Amino acid sequence: MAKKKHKPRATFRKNSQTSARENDLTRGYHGDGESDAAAEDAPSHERVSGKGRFTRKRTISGAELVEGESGPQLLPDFDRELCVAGRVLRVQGLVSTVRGDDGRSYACATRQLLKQIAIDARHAVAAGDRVWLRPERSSGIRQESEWHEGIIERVEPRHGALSRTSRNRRHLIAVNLDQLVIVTSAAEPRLKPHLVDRFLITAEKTGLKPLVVINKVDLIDPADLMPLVGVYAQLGYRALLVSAQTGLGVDRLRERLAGRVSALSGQSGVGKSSLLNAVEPGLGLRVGAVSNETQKGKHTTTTAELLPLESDWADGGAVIDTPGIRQFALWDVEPEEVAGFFRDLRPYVSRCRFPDCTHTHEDFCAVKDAVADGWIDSRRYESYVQTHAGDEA
Ligand SMILES: Nc1nc2c(ncn2[C@@H]2O[C@H](COP(=O)(O)OP(=O)(O)OP(=O)(O)O)[C@@H](O)[C@H]2O)c(=O)[nH]1
Ligand SMILES: [Zn+2]
Repeated sequence: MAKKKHKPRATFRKNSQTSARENDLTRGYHGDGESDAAAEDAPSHERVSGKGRFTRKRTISGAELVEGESGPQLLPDFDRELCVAGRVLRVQGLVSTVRGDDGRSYACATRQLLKQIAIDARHAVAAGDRVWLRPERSSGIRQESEWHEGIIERVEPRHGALSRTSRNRRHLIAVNLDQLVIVTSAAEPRLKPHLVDRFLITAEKTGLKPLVVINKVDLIDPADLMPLVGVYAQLGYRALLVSAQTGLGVDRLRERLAGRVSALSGQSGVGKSSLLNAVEPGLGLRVGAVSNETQKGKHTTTTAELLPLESDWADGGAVIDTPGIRQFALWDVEPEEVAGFFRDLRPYVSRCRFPDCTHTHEDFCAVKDAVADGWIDSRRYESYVQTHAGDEA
């Protein structure tokens, strides 16, 4: 992660024959190298190579520069009158499924310009995107069905992206997420706090607000969980004890899902589908299909799918429940980064004698002292040591 990022810049010129307005638009790419490839997609007559490896000038007509959460973003002009706003539920190949704010479902292609100006053309559109689409006249059989067709004309600035690295490439799973729901079970399968800690690191790293949900509390005495829940509460992490079976805590879970887009993570069999069915019976997700095969490989091909929660209580909330996120773990966290993602260790790391202290075997380690003095929970510290060593939870 300490990899040095290039900050290539590209200059875009807004060019409209009907308007005298001419804006020079400058954008800083995130510079993951792929941006360069995206820039190559621009028509060559519009591209002027500047000095330096990453400096490029090109002209794109019909785009405006908008200040997004992740810096300035170039958004194409579009005719709002002709378009419908909507939310992308999933992307499969070149087709995005969009739920329009008009209540219709659209199968959409993506306007070429959007791919040209995307930092990474493969991810010009992702599950969770807020888009504007231009409905097309439906053809043939589809005319009779609920399905409509359209072209995505514009993608609004994003926040809360969840991505995964595989073979050194970043795969965007979903965007505009507000919350990472970490589901675990009190028993069957047994509670694995280290796994929860690992998902908490993911939340810290991605900036998604975590919610720890401990399901199947009908199988144990909830009082047994209080010490664990207390440690999380002290760290500012909200934890809910629930049972999909008895309905305990389901109302409180609804409250946390309302008005938010939540990604669900957690190992197989903890009851994610059961919980979603309990909060929203209409979803009708398959339950109990715990696979006996190894989970490996199962999550390599995932199409993230956003499931809108349609009930009144949900207030526009949605959940995303895919194997890719369920198993989502620390694939791209370096050992030296780990301590910074443990809220309880973070205040001590700068006080260690050695600046490169790993807080495992060194003397004069402020983290180990804090554990010995009871300021840091020893179970959390064990989690740190395991994660730092790269062990599976
Ligand atoms: N006792 C008890 N059993 C539960 C509860 N919630 C779910 N289960 C059972 O746990 C098993 C797994 O439930 P699922 O909802 O399929 O679990 P999942 O997390 O979606 O599993 P995957 O789809 O494999 O990731 C099923 O047999 C459920 O009936 C609960 O609150 N209490
Ligand atoms: Zn240390």
